Amino acid sequence: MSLITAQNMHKTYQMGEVQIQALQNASFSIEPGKFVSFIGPSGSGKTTLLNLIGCLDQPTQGQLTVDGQNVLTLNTTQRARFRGEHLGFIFQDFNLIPVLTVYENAEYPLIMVKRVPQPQRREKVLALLEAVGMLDQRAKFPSQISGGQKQRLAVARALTTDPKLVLADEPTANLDHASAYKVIDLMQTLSHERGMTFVFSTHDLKIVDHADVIYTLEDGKIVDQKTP
Ligand SMILES: Nc1ncnc2c1ncn2[C@@H]1O[C@H](COP(=O)(O)OP(=O)(O)OP(=O)(O)O)[C@@H](O)[C@H]1O
Repeated sequence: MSLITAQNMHKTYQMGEVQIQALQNASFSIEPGKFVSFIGPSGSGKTTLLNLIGCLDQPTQGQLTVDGQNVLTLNTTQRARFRGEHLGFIFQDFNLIPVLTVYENAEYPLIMVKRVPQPQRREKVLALLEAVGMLDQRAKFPSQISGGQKQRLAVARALTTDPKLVLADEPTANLDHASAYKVIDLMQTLSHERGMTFVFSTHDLKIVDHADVIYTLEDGKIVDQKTP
């Protein structure tokens, strides 16, 4: 069964008198365990689409099922719970909490969302920090680590709750080449080892090279689908 199924999704933003058709008639399905990339020029609708899949926003029209759940029937509280239990997010500006250490940032979703007891939390967080090569940085604060390290921490944090689906909006946008490659490699390895599905928006051809499926967006429409 597909992990994500979207049918004829539209998203219109109302800006005063003006309507912006950010997404038009988007239909696609994404299989579990895949590394999927949405590419397209600035303003083509990539972030809009990721926000819909991530249940951060709702389409104006259409159908969307994520992990067997018709997410459009959920209210705001149910959507928040669904996100916490099923989804992981990696953003281009990392969204780390500056007053928490590396360890505490990675631990945070386990306290807030899953209420996992302390000994299990510790075991899980240490294993993930090790997997992303950040164990020796665990006592530092975000301001004391590099961009690539912040993004690796963001990857670890997104995975602590064992999400089936990880959504990443331009995850390498703020990274130099070497760090971007490391982060992509890491995400791909984790995806293959853990059977997680990764869905990206990106301009970055380095990520696109690694994708199992590539969708191209133009002016809010999916104009191409490739499986390299
Ligand atoms: N909250 C909003 N209110 C009004 N218009 C919006 C809003 N968010 C996005 N848009 C518009 O919707 C269209 C699609 O934007 P979106 O951010 O999804 O594109 P994108 O492909 O992610 O672009 P980029 O690569 O620059 O991040 C654009 O015309 C944008 O200006």
